[in-house]
Amino acid sequence: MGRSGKKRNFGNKKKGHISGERANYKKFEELRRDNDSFRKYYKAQKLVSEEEFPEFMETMRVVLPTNFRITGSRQQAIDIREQIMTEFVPYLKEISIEGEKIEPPHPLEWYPNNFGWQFQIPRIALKKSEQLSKFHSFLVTETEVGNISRQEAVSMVPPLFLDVQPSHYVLDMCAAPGSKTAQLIEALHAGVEPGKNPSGLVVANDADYKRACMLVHQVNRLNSPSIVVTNHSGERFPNIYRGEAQGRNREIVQFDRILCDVPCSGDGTTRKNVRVWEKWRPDDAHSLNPVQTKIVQRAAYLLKTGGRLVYSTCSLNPIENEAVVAHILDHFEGALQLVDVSDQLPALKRRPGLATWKVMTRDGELHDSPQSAMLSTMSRSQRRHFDSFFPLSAERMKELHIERCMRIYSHLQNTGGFFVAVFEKVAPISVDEKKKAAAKAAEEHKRFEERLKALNEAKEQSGASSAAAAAAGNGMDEDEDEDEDEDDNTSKRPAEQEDVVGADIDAKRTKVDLAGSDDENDEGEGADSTDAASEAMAPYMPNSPREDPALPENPFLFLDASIGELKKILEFYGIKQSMSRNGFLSRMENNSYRSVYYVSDSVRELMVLAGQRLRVVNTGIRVFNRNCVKDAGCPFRLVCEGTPQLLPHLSDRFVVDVPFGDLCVLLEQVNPLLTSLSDESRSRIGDVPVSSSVVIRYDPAAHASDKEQPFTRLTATLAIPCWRGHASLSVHMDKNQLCSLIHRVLGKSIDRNAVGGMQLANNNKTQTQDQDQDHEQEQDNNKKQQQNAAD
Ligand SMILES: C[S@@+](CC[C@H](N)C(=O)[O-])C[C@H]1O[C@@H](n2cnc3c(N)ncnc32)[C@H](O)[C@@H]1O
Repeated sequence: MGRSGKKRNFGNKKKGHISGERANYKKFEELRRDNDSFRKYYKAQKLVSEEEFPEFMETMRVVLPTNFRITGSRQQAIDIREQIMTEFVPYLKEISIEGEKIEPPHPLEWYPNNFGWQFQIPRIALKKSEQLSKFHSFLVTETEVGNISRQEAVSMVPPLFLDVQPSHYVLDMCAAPGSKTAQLIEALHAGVEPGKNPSGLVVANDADYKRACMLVHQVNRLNSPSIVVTNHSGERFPNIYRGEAQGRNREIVQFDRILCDVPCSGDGTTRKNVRVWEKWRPDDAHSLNPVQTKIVQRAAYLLKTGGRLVYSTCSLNPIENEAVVAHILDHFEGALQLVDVSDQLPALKRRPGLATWKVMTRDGELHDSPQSAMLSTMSRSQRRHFDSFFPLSAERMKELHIERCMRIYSHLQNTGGFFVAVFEKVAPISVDEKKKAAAKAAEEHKRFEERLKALNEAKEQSGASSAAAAAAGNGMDEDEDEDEDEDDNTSKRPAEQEDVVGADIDAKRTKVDLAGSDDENDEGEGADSTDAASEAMAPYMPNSPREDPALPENPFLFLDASIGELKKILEFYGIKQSMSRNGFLSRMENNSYRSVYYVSDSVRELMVLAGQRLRVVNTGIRVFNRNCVKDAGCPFRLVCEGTPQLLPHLSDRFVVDVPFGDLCVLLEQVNPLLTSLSDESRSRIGDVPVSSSVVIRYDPAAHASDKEQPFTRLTATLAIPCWRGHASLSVHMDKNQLCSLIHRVLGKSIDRNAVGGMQLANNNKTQTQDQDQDHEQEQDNNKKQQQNAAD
């Protein structure tokens, strides 16, 4: 409250879209939002025309608007979008700050389905404004719950160009804190039927363990069983083998899509990170370029032929961008190509990649070529990579279509600065890949030769005019023969091409290929996974799971669903056979476990194949938690985040459909007595064993004519995990989830900080255990608190 008297600066609407920030402009100018070297360097690069340059620079000093993205399952996302449109936009339209009406949030015109949003009020102002506190609170709660991701607009771009499909194996090389990973997971699950999991997966990796843990928090909100969080240097991401790791038939697991959102100088983020101005040095990029290049090189080896790789940075520096892209393309000599994506996201304003640029040394000298910079002040190690800082020849840059890279500048659409390049791998590059492609080509060639020989023999026997008869002699009719030939040609052409390109690369490549070297990546990355690989889908318990002293948590172990506690849990909750038994796993502590997690079949297979090679930080979703209730029929209860995964497979006995009135009772009251529910619901819940979990489900479509339901915007089915006590029910959700639900169902905004009582009542273990004992008195107290909060 002490701060509320401070003057707010975001009401000035002097110039359209950046009105709020412009009012802050003076304040930030005082913080010296400028840097002479930066200005000199970027002016010399001719990123924009002379006339445009002042606007380019000025916008980079202005604080960013607030951006966010609606996430989660499709139907839920639609509900949230409608809530913003029908509730918050009209409400914010009426708000004036310092006598001026504010501009309400609007969808980003280039983001699909109106799921990306921009609000001109900067984030910090939004946080401090009392008038906007309702909307701020909504954003905070929904972000916690996972329905909204607060993400810079340009940061939403790279995953869109990856075009992830549910069957894809996706690798996010530098993933933390994970806003783009969240987009990749959403794309993986898009269109997948409820109760099914995508056949693909996402591996989210980061070299920094602490940041990888931030990633866990981010991805956990999305409740996906198809995610593995790992902790490796991108340039040393380990090979995972199908088949014998050391044998001839081994095959490296490759990915259909790889995102390399690499560490960078971040000089496109000056609107968010003011410190970039004072810290920026011309040679920052010089030490980043080599590691950026190595990460993409490694990614290229891990990418399937035909797969797509997106390279991105939040830097404007061509040394971190076009230089990396051009030298990578040159290095792989045709095996990687830039994709022309000019027809995708047409409303996104962007500029083409640069074909020429200059390199600035620490002392501020600008150089056009390595020769002119030979005597510069660069360090020895930087000079080692010197050539790769400069553009290739003009002809080569043209051949490589460097203009297909995308540069996004702040002033184009009121965003931060960003760089994106989309690659496709059109030919194999590693020794293993080439061997495989060559073997395939040889086999097809052999088949072709045999067929040709048979055809010629037939021709010789029956004369030149009876090719049709020859075909018939081969047991095919004419049409079949044509089809077969066509198939042969189409399948052969790429294989031949692969072989030629592969051989070509082999002959021509002279550079040392560190990133793809099997030796380097095999070294120290764990033992063989031969046995594990051969029993990929069998119940599996590795004898010596990776115990990594650097990782504070115990390793994950797969659980055998046909024995022990897991068997009892599955029997108790009547988990149907439609749920694969292969995906249950846990982190053991003294031969016991507190939680059971679940992963998709594809994740299981990958983890089993990887054996000890992968440094797994986290994976899957928690589905069951041990409870300590003495008289419980099952020692484990359902967990909120795992409920959507379990729901389609749960015995009908544990799923109770309720009408809107009962849903309201559940949300309005704390631990409502069963007697306060309708007769039908009470009778259904009566069938559920006492002291166990039960899912209360409300399907708006089934109650469309229900007059009690006041909010038409609710369309997604709600499944609320509850605890069934002797005489009452209690919701098993955390505070934020409950607030979000109450807001959507009852239309009541709740101050998150005022629901302590509610949280205690609904999410406290001790209370769950003893909830029936002091039920009435407790209910009275908590009810008062909840009502106060809700009102
Ligand atoms: C630009 S950030 C990634 C942002 C992330 N993609 C997102 O959207 O939230 C770069 C990340 O790369 C990680 N990193 C740095 N060096 C790395 C390396 N050699 N391999 C993999 N990750 C690395 C950093 O820890 C950092 O989290």
